[in-house]
Amino acid sequence: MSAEILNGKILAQNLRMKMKEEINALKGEGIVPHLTVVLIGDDPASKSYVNGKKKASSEIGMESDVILLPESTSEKELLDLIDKLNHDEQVHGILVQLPLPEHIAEQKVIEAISPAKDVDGFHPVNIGRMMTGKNAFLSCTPLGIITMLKENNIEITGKHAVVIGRSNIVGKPVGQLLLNENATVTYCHSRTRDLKHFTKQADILVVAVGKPHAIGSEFVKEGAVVIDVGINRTPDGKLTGDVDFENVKEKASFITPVPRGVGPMTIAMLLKNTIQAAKQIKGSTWKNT
Ligand SMILES: NC(=O)C1=CN([C@@H]2O[C@H](COP(=O)(O)OP(=O)(O)OC[C@H]3O[C@@H](n4cnc5c(N)ncnc54)[C@H](OP(=O)(O)O)[C@@H]3O)[C@@H](O)[C@H]2O)C=CC1
Ligand SMILES: Nc1nc(=O)c2c([nH]1)NC[C@@H]1CN(c3ccc(C(=O)N[C@@H](CCC(=O)O)C(=O)O)cc3)C=[N+]21
Repeated sequence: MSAEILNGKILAQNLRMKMKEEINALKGEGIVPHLTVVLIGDDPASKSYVNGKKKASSEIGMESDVILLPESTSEKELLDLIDKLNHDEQVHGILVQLPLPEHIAEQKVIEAISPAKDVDGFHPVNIGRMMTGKNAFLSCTPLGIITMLKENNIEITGKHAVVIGRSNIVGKPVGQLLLNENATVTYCHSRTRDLKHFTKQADILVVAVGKPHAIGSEFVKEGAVVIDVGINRTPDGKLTGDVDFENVKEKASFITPVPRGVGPMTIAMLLKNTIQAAKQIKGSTWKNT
């Protein structure tokens, strides 16, 4: 039996329609959610993601701007810009596109962004709040994955979720959100011995490795839900995931494609977080609930 394909592009589109209405209501109160994206250097892939973010925000009536800076920008210049954006009342959400050039310390930059404007959910304050189950900006890719599971009525409670990858951006927070949803979570990574032993037990398998077609059907249990986070560009310029989609779809119960899977959900969650930031700024507090 072939798996049901979880189309993130269509779901993201539906969610954006709802957000558009929410933004209209906020406009009635004189608030226009505003996202500022900072992009350093001219990596074509980063440029394409940033354009996607800009297009999606303008479609729903959100203000967005992209600040493009040259590769030679110093760490101090970037930190000064973030300080300015932190104090700019018109700006509700700040996203600094990663990766950054090597001469800039990524963690320092992440920690410079006000937690109240950190719509990526990368600031340690938001990560700590996520871990303790409090109100926080949740990182967009993990939140997009949970939203996809819930919207498709896929049960998480009590399921064994196996996450391959432990990056701060994807692997770790996705495992934490699955745990918050009452899954039993196992993390695997490049030092895991006998990867297959773990992945074969997964009811929900999240793959965030960054290697094209690393996970074939021999890693997957019959009937598993397979979420492919990987975005890899093939030599002919196409996008492909970390999962061998054609073979795995014959074994899984649900599977996300690449493209049109997790990627568009990431952007939808960024918009959602920016609307949340705009609403919270209305009360002008970082809510401690
Ligand atoms: N769809 C979306 O919206 C997004 C997609 N991505 C994509 O997701 C993928 C992962 O991104 P990211 O987490 O940032 O990548 P990283 O390179 O930071 O992390 C990769 C992880 O995979 C582990 N790993 C690497 N090789 C193996 C292996 N052979 N077996 C088991 N584990 C392995 C690494 O282990 P170790 O820690 O031991 O090195 C590491 O934890 C990329 O393709 C990226 O482009 C990223 C962000 C958003
Ligand atoms: N500060 C920061 N925050 C991020 O969230 C962030 C980042 N830096 N750096 C890079 C990664 C990657 N990422 C993607 C988002 C959307 C798609 C996406 O929409 N993909 C489409 C295809 C887009 C295309 O065709 O190029 C899809 O999968 O269908 C992909 C990748 C966010 N990231």
